[in-house]
Formats: sequence, structure tokens, C-alpha cells
Amino acid sequence: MTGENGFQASANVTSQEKKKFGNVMIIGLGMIGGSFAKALKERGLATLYAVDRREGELALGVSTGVIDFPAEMSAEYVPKMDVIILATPVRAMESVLTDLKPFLSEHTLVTDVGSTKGSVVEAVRQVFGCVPTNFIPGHPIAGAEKSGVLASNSLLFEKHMAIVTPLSDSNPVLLDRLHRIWRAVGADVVSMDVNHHDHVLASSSHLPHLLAYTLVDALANGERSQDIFKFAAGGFRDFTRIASSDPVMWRDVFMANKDATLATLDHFTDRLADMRAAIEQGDGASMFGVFTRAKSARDHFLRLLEQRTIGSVKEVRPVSVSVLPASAIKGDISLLGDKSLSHKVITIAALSEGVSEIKNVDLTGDVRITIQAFRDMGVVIEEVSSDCLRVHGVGLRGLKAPIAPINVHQSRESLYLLLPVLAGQSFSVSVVAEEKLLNQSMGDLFSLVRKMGGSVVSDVADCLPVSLVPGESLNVCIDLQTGSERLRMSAFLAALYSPAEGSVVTELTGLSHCEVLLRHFGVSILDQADGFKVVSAPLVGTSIVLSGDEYEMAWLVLLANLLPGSELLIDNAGLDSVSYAFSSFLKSIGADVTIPDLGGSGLYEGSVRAAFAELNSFILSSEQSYQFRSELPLLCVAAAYAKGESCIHGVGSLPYYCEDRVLALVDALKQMKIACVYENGDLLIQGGLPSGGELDCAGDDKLALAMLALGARSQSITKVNDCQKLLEEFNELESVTMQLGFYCTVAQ
Ligand SMILES: NC(=O)c1ccc[n+]([C@@H]2O[C@H](COP(=O)([O-])OP(=O)(O)OC[C@H]3O[C@@H](n4cnc5c(N)ncnc54)[C@H](O)[C@@H]3O)[C@@H](O)[C@H]2O)c1
Ligand SMILES: O=C(O)C(=O)C[C@]1(C(=O)O)C=C[C@H](O)C=C1
Repeated sequence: MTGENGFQASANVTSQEKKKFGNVMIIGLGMIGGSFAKALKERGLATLYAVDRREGELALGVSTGVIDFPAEMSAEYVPKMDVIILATPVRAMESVLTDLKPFLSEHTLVTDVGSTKGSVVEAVRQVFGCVPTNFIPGHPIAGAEKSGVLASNSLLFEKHMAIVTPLSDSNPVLLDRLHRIWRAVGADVVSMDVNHHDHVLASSSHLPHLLAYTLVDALANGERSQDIFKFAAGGFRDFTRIASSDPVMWRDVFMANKDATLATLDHFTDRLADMRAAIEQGDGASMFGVFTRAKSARDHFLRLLEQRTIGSVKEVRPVSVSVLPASAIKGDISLLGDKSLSHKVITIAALSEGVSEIKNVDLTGDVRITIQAFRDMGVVIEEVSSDCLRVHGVGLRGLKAPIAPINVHQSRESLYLLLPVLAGQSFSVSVVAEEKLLNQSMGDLFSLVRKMGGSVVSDVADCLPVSLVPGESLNVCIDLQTGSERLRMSAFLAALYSPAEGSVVTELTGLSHCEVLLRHFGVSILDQADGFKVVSAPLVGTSIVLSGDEYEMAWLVLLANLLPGSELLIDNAGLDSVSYAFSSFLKSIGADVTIPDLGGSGLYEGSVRAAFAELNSFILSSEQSYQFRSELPLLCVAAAYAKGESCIHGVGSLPYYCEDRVLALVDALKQMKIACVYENGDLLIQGGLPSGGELDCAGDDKLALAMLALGARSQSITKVNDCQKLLEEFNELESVTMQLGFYCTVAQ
């Protein structure tokens, strides 16, 4: 049969075999309509009809296989459609709807792909007097600067979002059909409110198009335009690609989304004026601030985008580390700054007034999350070299409200530092996290932050995400009878925000890094009988060189003591009271270790020397097990090589993760033929010579180091699996150990 459009095609709608989505009609067979049709057609999911005011597009649509049949908005076609999609420029939709209205069945899903949603809903109301329940607006967040059916691409929507903006009375069966059809062409469907959609898209899509069009036009019609285009390279091309987009479509968008576009344009114009002023005044710090924040925001955005488009979360390849039994370790080394200290010092420097230089800082892994959070809140952080930062502090209350929630990802360290700091600011802010930090009670931290005066609100009791709303600040008194070093730092930070003075009550005698670091930046922390008094005063930016990681240092000291002939010097130790007590304990069981003297700061700073010695068996009381809970895996290894039987009491009463580590080590000891018994929460280990073997550290870096030490003098090679975390935390492992003659081989 020859259709009215003159095409040789069967327009007999009913004779077609019914496909999954039945008969689908595209109105406006351009780039988006064509891509949608092609995606459905290639997958065999629908019989495709199209209407376009340009007959040429329909003819091309048929000849290139994008659609099955040209059609019309008439009684012959419209009532038989299961789905109708409006894909014309947005201001043409009102007249299309008027043409459709007389033939439309309430069982047909009618949707659109327009870039604005408020205007489309308004057009529907104009035509129908209300929004019919079978009209459900949509918008794929995918596209290109090209137009017309020849630019259609059946993969365009794969792994892109499709926004649907249902109304309160939208037909749920048809809404489900809409979700299914977008998912069928590869999109991830997201629901959104119409007004919110128009504001978000005004910033993410409409404003960039406006800037690109205006820039190209301004330069094309300005002075030296010939040379400007002649010498334009990648930057200009990247920035202006979208200025090749269809002018009709974009004129319609700006006319249809006027208010939201003006709001984002005004905000942008203000920021551009600030940038102009910074250039005029030669204000490099402001420019640098904007550029570093923008760079990290874009890098973060690109990572998110890659995860979406590449598929899923990055693949983690299992890593193992093997050690051959060594004879001795010898040498003089300096360790990269402790990770936890790096997080803390960056935080304190950001809250100080003036510039701080932080040397020997560890810039890998989670530390970047803390850096990013402060950058998001206006702190300029320069990376002077791979282990040196220059932080332009903004003062205790000088952070700026971030434009989006602060994301601590999976970093507990960042969370414990940031939460009290955020609670001390004058703006409300939300903190979000990922995976392992979700669904975990943060009761200890939240209750500490509540004492500061503001409100701490979370949907799920004491779990992230959380919103902080400022209130009247209170003088805090925090009682830390137990708790980690992390919580201790949170307590000191909370106390700093007390209007007059705060106090931290603690059972632990002696100083930890928290107090020492804060004092280094000018905070007055006074010793009291039951803890510390923190006097509120500005922090002062300063320079600091970070000492090495205490667990890594303790591990090296243990290795030196296990391997006959060893002679080791670690140059940059900074031991707090616990790590000093731990080294003293090793000494008491026969270890050869020389610990630095107590420095003026309250830390034992300087170099640590260690050499081989036969270790004696020992008994660790429950109190000592608690005090050395972080170092227990190393003590288990010491017991495995010691003469006689050692007993570690009170393991069963430790925080669960400390007990879990010991239990994992018990398995490893048994596998390495070291006799041990774990009973009633106490552990007995009979010293001997480990056999070697293949061990699994369950992704725990502290366990991994202990297991490698267990293999140091074993009878054959020891391989420790699941060491990704170890290499993230201690990424100089290979280079440091190689320098000392203890060969750790990393393999995937
Ligand atoms: N281009 C993109 O990147 C993109 C992305 C997402 C959504 N959108 C939206 O998709 C829609 C289509 O954009 P496109 O890029 O495919 O444009 P396009 O120019 O490639 O296609 C539009 C088609 O509609 C036809 N048309 C115009 N008025 C008509 C009328 N009254 N009756 C019948 N046909 C008519 C045109 O002839 C043309 O073939 C627009 O609403 C746009 O806002 C575009
Ligand atoms: O990639 C492009 O060229 C686009 O312009 C796609 C783009 C966008 O701005 O992101 C354009 C308009 C939309 O409505 C949705 C997507």
C-alpha cells in the first residue's frame, strides 16, 4: 500500500506482530527521537512509527532503519499506539498536543524528552485543562551537539540517566511502563520534582550552553577574530563544542526555563565579577583557591561519571606480599609521616590563622578526603611537593558553607575530625558517607558533638548521613573514660569551640599527639588532675615536620629484634605515651631498643635504634592488653618467637575489631605450626620457629604487617594475601624493606 506521505510501506498498524512495548510513535524524528527509536528497534522491542513536520526526516528514518513506518497524528494511527513520545523542541509541544488530543486514548502512555519540564507540563494544561494521568514527563540526560535523524545513535542512552517527573496522580501502570522503556534502552531512571528538575538543569546544562554560545559569538564578532579562531586549540574546542548545538532547541529552552536560568546566571555573574576583581588586584590566593576547588570538584565528578559509564565500582585486584626468610635488617631510615597525624595536622592548619607548612605529610589514600573537604569549604591547600603542603588557614570559624554535602566516603578519620569542626561553624551542613561507614552507629561521636549546642539530625538513629544545624555554642566538658585516639581528637576539637573554655576528662595519663599538635599551633591546653582544660583562643599557623607511623616503626623494631645480626636506626620517631610504653614493654621482655628522650613538646622525639635480641616469654595483664590493643598483633608475633610460653589476658574483653585481629592471628600461628590456645578470652602462645605458608590478612593492614613479621625467620617462604589496604596505608613498604635487606615481594 502507498501511504499518504507517499512512502512504500505497510501502514496497517494492526497486522504487525506485537512486540514488548507494542506500537511506539515518535513525534519529532530528530537526534533524540531517532536515537530512542533506533535503540528500541535494534533490540526488537517495539514497532516504530514517527511523525515529523519535515518529510525528509521520515524518509531518512525509514531508509536508515531507524523506524518502521512514517505516520500521522490522525485517527488511523494515534488510538493504536501504546506509547507516544514527544521529541520536538519544547515550544512546539503545545501544538503537537493540540493535534493529538482528538485521537488520544487514556491507555496510551504519552511522554516527552524535552530539556525543560515546567513548560511542558504547562503546555499540557493549556491543551487539556489539566494534566491527564497518562501524560508523564521525562528527560534523558544524554545528547550531543548534533541534530537530525542521521545523528541518531542507538547507544546514546546507555548508562546515562533518564529523569522522569511524574505528577501526584500519574497512572502507576503507565509510570511503570515509562521506567521499563527507559531501562530497556540502557538508561538508569531517576524520579524528580518538575521544579527541582528545571533548577538543576538550568545550572548543569542550560548555563553551560549559554556561556559557550555567548563566548563564541563574542569572540567571532570581536577584534582579531580571524586570529583567535586560527590559533584556538584544545581549550577553546573543549569549551565550545556545545555551541554547535541546534539553535531552535536552545532558543526554546531559554524561553521555557527563564526564571531558573536567570537565577543561576546571576550567581555565576557574581562569581565572575569576583574573579575579575581578583585578576585586577593581582589576588593570586583567591584565584588559586577557586582553581584548586574547581579542579578537585571536577576530578571528583569525572570519577563519578567514569563509575557510571565504565560500569561499576573499580575492580580491585587482589594483591599479595611474600617474604623470604631474611638474615638481618640493617640501615638507617626515615618513615613517611603518620597518616592519622597527617589528617589531624591538615585539619588544625585549616582552622589556624595564617599559613602553615606541613612537611613529610602522607598525601595518599584517605588523607585526600580530608583535604577535599576543607577545599570545598574555602581553604586553599597548595601541594608544594609530594610530601609537603602549604595550608592557608581561615580560622576556627572561617570555613565557608560548602555547595554540596561533605562526603567523607569511607574515611572514619576524616569524619571524626570534621564533625566537631562543622558543628562549630555558623552554617548548616550535611555529611554523607559510603559503604562501610553507613549503617554503623556513630553514637559516641554524635553525642560528643551534641554537647557543643547545635542539633545533630540523622534519619537512622546515630548513623550517617547526618545534618548539623548550628545552635547557641556551649562550653563543653567531655568525659573520655575509654575511647580511641580518634575520639580524643574529636573531643579536643569540640572543646576548642567552647565560648570560654572546654574540658576533656580522661583516664589516660600522659600526652597523646592530639594535645601536642594543638599546642604546637598555639592552643592553650592546661593539665588538670582529671584531664585537660582547653582555653578558647585563635590557632596560629606554623610549620611542622611529621614523625613516622608508630605501628610501622614498632613493626621494624620487632623485625630487628627477630633477625640475628640486625642493626636499625629510624630517624624520625615521635612516640606518644602509649607507644613509648609499648617500646618500654618490648625492652622489658629482652628486646634491644633505644628510645628517644622526652622532648619539650611532651613527645619522645628523635631516633629509635633497634638490634637483634632473644625475646623472653611474657604475661600481659588485661589492662596492658587494652593499653596495647592496637599493637597486639605484633605482641603475638613476639610471643611466637620468644623462649617459653606467653599469655595474653583479656583479649575477649577488647573492642570487637581488636579481638578479631587476634583471632585471625591465632589461625595464622596454627598454620605456621606455632602452638597456641585461645580460651575464655585469654591467649597462650608457645614460642618456636614458624614454618612458613600462605596466610590471609582479611584486608587488614596491621594484621598483614604482623603476618609478614611472622614469616621473617620462618623455615620457608610466607605469602600474605589480601594486602591492598596494607599497600595503600604503607605504600613505601617495598622500598623501605628493600633498603634494609628484608625483601617483600608484591604480586597481583
Ligand atoms: N540535543 C540534545 O542533546 C538533547 C538532549 C536531551 C533532550 N533534548 C530534547 O529533545 C528534544 C529534541 O531535540 P533534538 O536534539 O532531537 O532536536 P532535533 O532538531 O534533532 O530534532 C527535532 C525534530 O523535531 C521536528 N519538529 C519540530 N517541530 C515539529 C512539529 N511541530 N511537529 C513535528 N515535528 C517537529 C524537527 O523537524 C526535528 O526533526 C528537544 O525538546 C530537546 O530539548 C535534546
Ligand atoms: O552532550 C551534549 O552535547 C549535551 O548538550 C547534552 C545535554 C547536556 O547539556 O548535558 C543537552 C541537553 C539536555 O537536555 C540533556 C543533555
